[in-house]
Amino acid sequence: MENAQSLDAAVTSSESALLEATWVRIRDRLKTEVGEVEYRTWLQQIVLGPVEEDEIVLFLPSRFLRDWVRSQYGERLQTLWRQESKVIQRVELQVRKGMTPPSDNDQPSSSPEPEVETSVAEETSNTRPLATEIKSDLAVPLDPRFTFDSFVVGKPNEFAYACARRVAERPSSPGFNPLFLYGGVGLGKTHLMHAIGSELVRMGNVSVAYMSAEKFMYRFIASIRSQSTMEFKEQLRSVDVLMIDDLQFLIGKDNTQEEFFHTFNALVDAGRQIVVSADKSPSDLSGLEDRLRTRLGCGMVADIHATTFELRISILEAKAGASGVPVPGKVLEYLAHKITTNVRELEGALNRLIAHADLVGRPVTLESTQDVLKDMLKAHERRVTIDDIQRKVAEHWNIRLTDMSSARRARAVARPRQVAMYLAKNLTSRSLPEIGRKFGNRDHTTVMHAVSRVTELIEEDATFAESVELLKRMLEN
Ligand SMILES: Nc1ncnc2c1ncn2[C@@H]1O[C@H](COP(=O)(O)OP(=O)(O)OP(=O)(O)O)[C@@H](O)[C@H]1O
Repeated sequence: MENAQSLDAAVTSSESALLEATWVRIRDRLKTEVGEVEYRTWLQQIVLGPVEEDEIVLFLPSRFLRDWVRSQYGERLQTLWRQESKVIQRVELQVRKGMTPPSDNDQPSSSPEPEVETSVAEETSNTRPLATEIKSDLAVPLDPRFTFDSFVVGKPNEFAYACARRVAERPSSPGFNPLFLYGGVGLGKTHLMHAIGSELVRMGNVSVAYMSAEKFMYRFIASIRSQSTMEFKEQLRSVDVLMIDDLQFLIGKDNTQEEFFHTFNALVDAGRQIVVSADKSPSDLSGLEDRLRTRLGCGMVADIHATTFELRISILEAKAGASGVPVPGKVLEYLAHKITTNVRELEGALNRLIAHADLVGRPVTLESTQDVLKDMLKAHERRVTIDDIQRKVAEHWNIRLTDMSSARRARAVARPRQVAMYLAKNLTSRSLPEIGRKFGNRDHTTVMHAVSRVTELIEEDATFAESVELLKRMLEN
């Protein structure tokens, strides 16, 4: 029995040595691929975790880092593991609090270090430095890349940007406390919050704590478990600026909401600044307690709208410029047209192109873009319907929607109808007879005629061509 156990132990330790050796190779490859600085910022913190069947767990110290590594390097990590190991097929990234990342000499480690916590109370003592970003388990480190300088401003985000700047310059000014930033996924809320924090830290004199609402909840629960809620409250209430990201997470978590409400009141009453972000405005966050919603809406509420084509182009230009890899304008335009969901995805696509060009040593072209981003672009292909087309075209030429299928032949009605048929042929995968049926049961030859007539007119008449192009863009976006 003892022999069997020691044999098991020997097998396990040789397996783990093998794993660690594989991990060293993978990390070396990653370091070469992404460069020393990028590696140190994002990847050095990864710690090897357990293997379950064909899956390896990798730990990161925060949700923020985990999400970033997952979105930027997740696929690459998986590919490298598959290449370097016979067993591992999948990589799971998990957060493990309180771990110490491998040191500079890069010895991989899978053993957790005890949680070391610097309390805010300590930091607020006489020896507190002027500028303080709260570096304890209470808050998440600010991302040095998310600054005001690296935030590209355009119509959809200019108001939110101006408010954020204002709070960074003069925290706790009347009318700006709390600052409530809201908008869809990946549009720059977190970026602006980090920018506020970094700016305040740079200017000095204030202590700043940034964390997600999820982290707030887990810290609160942990404090209840360890009977240290008073300490938790004190820590939170001693900061000058508290920033809570993704507040919608608190919906349905009544006790945490209650705790947040009290913290919120204590801080605002003491003249401290609160910055909150969420995916909806306070009034639309149904599921949050009314009194909390009311207080959240009391300061400045600023939304970040969906990006426009122009903003997407500016962001891409800025990010491509910063990368140092030349990316042709045509490629940027193509990306800005195709990836309209959010900036995170846009950035991900551009990073992928740049990394690919760097690896294979060939310049970025439109062809390489289509090839490298094949899967991503496919997922973004908008399914335009014939109904969408008819509606947009009717609106554009100010005719009735019913005229798309009516028998009226007056040019003012017939021409837009032909354009709609042309767009239906070009933007959908519908057959000619199917299109004909959607336009008042017309024959497929009528659709064919419409397509060739519109094609001719595009050649002959620049103004007409512009209208059709505009409609096409609007429908594709
Ligand atoms: N205007 C902008 N200029 C430069 N980068 C931007 C801009 N908007 C967003 N980004 C970048 O897009 C990525 C996603 O932004 P961010 O994480 O701030 O979005 P979010 O609104 O907080 O999303 P979520 O709702 O998922 O939390 C980040 O890398 C950020 O730097």
